[in-house]
Amino acid sequence: MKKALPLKGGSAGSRHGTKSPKELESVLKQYFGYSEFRGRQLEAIEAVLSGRDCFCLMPTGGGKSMCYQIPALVKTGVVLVISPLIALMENQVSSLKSKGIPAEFLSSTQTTANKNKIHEDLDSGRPSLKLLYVTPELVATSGFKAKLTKLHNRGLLGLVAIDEAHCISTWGHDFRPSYRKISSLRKQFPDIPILALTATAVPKVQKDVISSLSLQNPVILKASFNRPNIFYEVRYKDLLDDVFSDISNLLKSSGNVCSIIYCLERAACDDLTMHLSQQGISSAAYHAGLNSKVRTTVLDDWLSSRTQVVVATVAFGMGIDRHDVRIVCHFNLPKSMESFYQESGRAGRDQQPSRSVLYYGLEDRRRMEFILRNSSSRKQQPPSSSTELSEKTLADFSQIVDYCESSTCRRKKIIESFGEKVQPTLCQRTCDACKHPNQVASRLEDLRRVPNSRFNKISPVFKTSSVDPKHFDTEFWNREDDVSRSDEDISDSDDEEEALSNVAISKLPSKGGFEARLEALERAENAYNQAKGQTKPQGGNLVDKKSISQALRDASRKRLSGALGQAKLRLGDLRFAEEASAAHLETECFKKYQKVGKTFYNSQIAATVRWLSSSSSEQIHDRLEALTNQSTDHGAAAGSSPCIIPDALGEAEKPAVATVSHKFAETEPSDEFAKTVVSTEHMEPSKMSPPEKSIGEEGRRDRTIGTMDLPKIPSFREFMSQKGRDRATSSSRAESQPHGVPRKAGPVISKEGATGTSKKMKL
Ligand SMILES: Nc1ncnc2c1ncn2[C@@H]1O[C@H](COP(=O)(O)OP(=O)(O)OP(=O)(O)O)[C@@H](O)[C@H]1O
Ligand SMILES: [Mg+2]
Repeated sequence: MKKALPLKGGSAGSRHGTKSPKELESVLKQYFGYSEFRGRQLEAIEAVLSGRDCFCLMPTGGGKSMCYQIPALVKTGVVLVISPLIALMENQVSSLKSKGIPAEFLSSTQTTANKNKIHEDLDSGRPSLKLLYVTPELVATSGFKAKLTKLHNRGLLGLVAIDEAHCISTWGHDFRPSYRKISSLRKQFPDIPILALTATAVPKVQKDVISSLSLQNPVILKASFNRPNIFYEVRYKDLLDDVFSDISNLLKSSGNVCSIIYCLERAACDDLTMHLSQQGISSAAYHAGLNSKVRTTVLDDWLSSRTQVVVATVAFGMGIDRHDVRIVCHFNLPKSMESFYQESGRAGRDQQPSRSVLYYGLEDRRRMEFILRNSSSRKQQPPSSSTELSEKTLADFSQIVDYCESSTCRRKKIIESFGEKVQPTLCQRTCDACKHPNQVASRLEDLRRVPNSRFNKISPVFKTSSVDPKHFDTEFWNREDDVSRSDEDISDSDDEEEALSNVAISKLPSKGGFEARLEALERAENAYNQAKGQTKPQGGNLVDKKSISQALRDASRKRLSGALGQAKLRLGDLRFAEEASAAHLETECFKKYQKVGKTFYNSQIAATVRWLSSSSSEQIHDRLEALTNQSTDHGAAAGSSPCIIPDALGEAEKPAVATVSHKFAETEPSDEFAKTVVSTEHMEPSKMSPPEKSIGEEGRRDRTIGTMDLPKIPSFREFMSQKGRDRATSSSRAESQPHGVPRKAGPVISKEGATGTSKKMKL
């Protein structure tokens, strides 16, 4: 761990941190490169440096983190930052470290070795750490409280900062019981200032946060909620011919800028990503149905501009600090103005002109209302009664509906919803309602005329999604399900798979060694698989709704084939049959996920496409070669043919015709698939026969699978063993082939903590 941070200009951190604004500004410049403080940053910093409690309300992207980061640099001791998400902590810590500021986080994803180092540093006479990020769950544990007391007794606890403080409130949408226990810190450390920070707190929540934390005569700082650089717009799905095309046109006409599209459901993320990719827009899906490795890759690619558009559920966003997001789209109606403000606020953190486009659909509205009613009555949220909660939830929802269905200034609607007064001249035509009032009014008229019958139909928007709100795959609710988790079982994702992993991990034998842990994880995986298999609706038809249609399979094969073609173009030195290989990759996904449904299937297809877009020719070649070998092992009787066209073979040995014979027992053959032949570009025309001759009409209907199965995706045990072997030998890529195989998106227990590696998000 690094030694204490030497402040340039010879000034060591002082006990009370008394610094003039100029001195504070020079620290800002020195470490962050900014020449002046923004908004109410300086006031917040001065308040806590003078020992006062402070409640700081600043807009999204307003620079709240600086309010505790600067004090950490000028005060003696450690600043404790309580933060709701591990992803958020990791993100900030790695960003601080890159600036040479000693910061760490403690969470279940940290390795034991790292945790020990941090504890050693805290126990030392002069900790080198300046900022320590923790979850509220950890703060609530007696062990950690004792650690803080020791630190405090030695005069080394400088400040307690509570980020996303609205989570403390019973009214906050991210309610977690441990958040409320943070209030004990005020009693425990009466002389240490507490700084509560949030971007979204209506007056009632503000009061609740201040009283829950027992802030003493706090300095209350409120900056305006206005985000002047964001242009707000609503588009009406029911008036559009094709929403997907509208989004792709919007993105194309904006010049393929960095964007986020929020969807309610995972399947919609996958479908929309597929559409955008087909339109040549660099995009990737991000949701909790993807394993954490895939998500990290998607995030890394997006943060480093390799991917421009992320199509995500709400699992994506909090704490992600990409400055130049130019467009945030909502493909579905958010559940409240608060959620909308947070999500749309991820645009334009660099203060440059940006856009928020919300796609409003009457079907979305009807469905969300239904979900909210259901959810409120299902939840058992202490201490409010469910009726109270339900009314609040529905009132919040009606605000966002009003935002969409009204022709008055959007900006005004947003700001007023947070209890802030708005000057009539504020907007200056920076929303569609102010810029094109007649157009908006006439669209709303048209919307009112949309025939009722259409409301009851499944809108085109949902054509590929499940329609039963009780079962659809969204991360919408699961944040609240965090309530049931214990201690540090907080992950950056909300998905049920990881929740299960977390449960599994929390119950792992702590001293049982690798094998015991592995067995426990395998048991959890099996239990998960069984549970998934039994997830039949009571009297419902979930299976139908989740089933994978032939059309979807055809589209997936096309998509894989396209990805293989792209890989060929990218790498240049690949020899394989796109169509045949695509068919096998698709079959593998189908076989694996047909029972659990199309969300997993879609995710796996998406994961495979991503794997193809990032793998080396060696990895792709190895995998396809294994496939070829397997088919050869099964013999020619099955009529299968290799997907790889081996370079090493002489011309005579190259297959003259690349036929593929499969049987999709459960499916009708598609026309596309009927044309499945090995890419002909490496063959002499004279040696080729038209596909009809080799496959024929009958042949097209009699394709057998099984003879050319892909190499098995490793089981969890195999995966872990391989990982262990890899670590031990640090050997070549060839040995680590199973890693090249995209991991399955569902049941694999992917919590990195179990393997001793921490998840990293790079900026
Ligand atoms: N004084 C400043 N001048 C210029 N940029 C700043 C300043 N202070 C902070 N920033 C930058 O603004 C961006 C947003 O900061 P930060 O993440 O702290 O915002 P936030 O208020 O916490 O937003 P959110 O509510 O989304 O978490 C960061 O990239 C940060 O480096
Ligand atoms: Mg923040």
